[in-house]
Amino acid sequence: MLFTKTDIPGATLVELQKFEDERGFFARGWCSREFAEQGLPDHVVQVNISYNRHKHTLRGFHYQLAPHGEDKMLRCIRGSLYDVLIDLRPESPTYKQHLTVELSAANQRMLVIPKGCANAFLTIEDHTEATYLVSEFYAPAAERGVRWNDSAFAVKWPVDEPAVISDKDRTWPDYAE
Ligand SMILES: Cc1cn([C@H]2C[C@H](O)[C@@H](COP(=O)(O)OP(=O)(O)O[C@H]3O[C@@H](C)C(=O)[C@@H](O)[C@H]3O)O2)c(=O)[nH]c1=O
Repeated sequence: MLFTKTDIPGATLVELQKFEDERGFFARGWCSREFAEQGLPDHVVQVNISYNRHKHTLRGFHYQLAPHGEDKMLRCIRGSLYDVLIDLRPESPTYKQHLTVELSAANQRMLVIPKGCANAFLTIEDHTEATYLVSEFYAPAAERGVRWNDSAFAVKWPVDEPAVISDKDRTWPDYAE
């Protein structure tokens, strides 16, 4: 795997290292040993699948409070999506900053989303599917969200309005520090 750090501590792009031959290729999608060597999450308890019927479906922003904070390792396996990660760790030098990355079945990239960061994505094709590894179990009582268009973060999305969004995600309150 090929690791590229971003400006947000711990947020990392992971690309496949392909062993190609006439059959196609082989690549590791995730490896606890390689991740540990990079100081990245090496523990997974859940693998989630997110299928999105329509282009411009928006999910998020979501995160879980400590001690249920989740490291997530997200990959798009069908179609494409525009992912946004917000750093919500007050002790981080990039607190309240965000990064955007396009993940697609074509580019096969994985984004590592460290615990304490909120994540959201907008699909940019119909029938987009993502899969992500998670380091902690789902804990609905610890789940929090940030509204996709909260002015505290000034995220520039590729569309003015999502085509599909849950009521939960449409109505998260303004972010309070
Ligand atoms: C996330 C999750 C949801 N659920 C259930 C709760 C609910 O009934 C149904 C749908 O949940 P949601 O609407 O919260 O699903 P969704 O909006 O897809 O939530 C996801 O959004 C992206 C952006 C993330 O970063 C993920 O960590 C996760 O929070 O699935 C689980 O059982 N386990 C889980 O781990």
